[in-house]
Amino acid sequence: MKNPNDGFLRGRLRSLKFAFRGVWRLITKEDSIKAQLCVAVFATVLGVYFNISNTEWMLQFIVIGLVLVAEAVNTAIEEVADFIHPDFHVKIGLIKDIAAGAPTFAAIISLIIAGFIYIPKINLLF
Ligand SMILES: Nc1ncnc2c1ncn2[C@@H]1O[C@H](COP(=O)(O)OP(=O)(O)OP(=O)(O)O)[C@@H](O)[C@H]1O
Repeated sequence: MKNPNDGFLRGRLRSLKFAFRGVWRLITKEDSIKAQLCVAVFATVLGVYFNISNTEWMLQFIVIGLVLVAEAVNTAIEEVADFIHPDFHVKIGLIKDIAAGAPTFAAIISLIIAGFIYIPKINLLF
């Protein structure tokens, strides 16, 4: 919540503190984020192993970020949905299904990018 006594800089720093609290919460408590971070570490190891180019690194980090952002937004929507309506409701189910579509889109795009980067390199091994 905004403190009216905060100046611009103090307000921004406070917001940053809350944002990092959110990041810490996602990393330590959310299994979906933990799983995506494991995939990100695996992709980074693959990138080092195959010595991918700077452009490929950038694309890889963009899709890793895309997936993490989509997972974080999905988690926030799930939290809001559970807060406003903890019981079963068809509409809550629909909202959660749609929200889950965001990281799924991101994951499909990241698989396509991974295919473009790694399939030619893996083919060279055989
Ligand atoms: N309150 C509810 N009412 C109706 N359907 C629900 C409700 N809660 C969950 N669902 C259904 O169950 C699915 C999974 O919901 P849940 O909240 O467990 O998300 P999840 O994706 O399994 O969670 P996580 O991201 O933590 O793995 C939803 O997409 C929705 O179809």
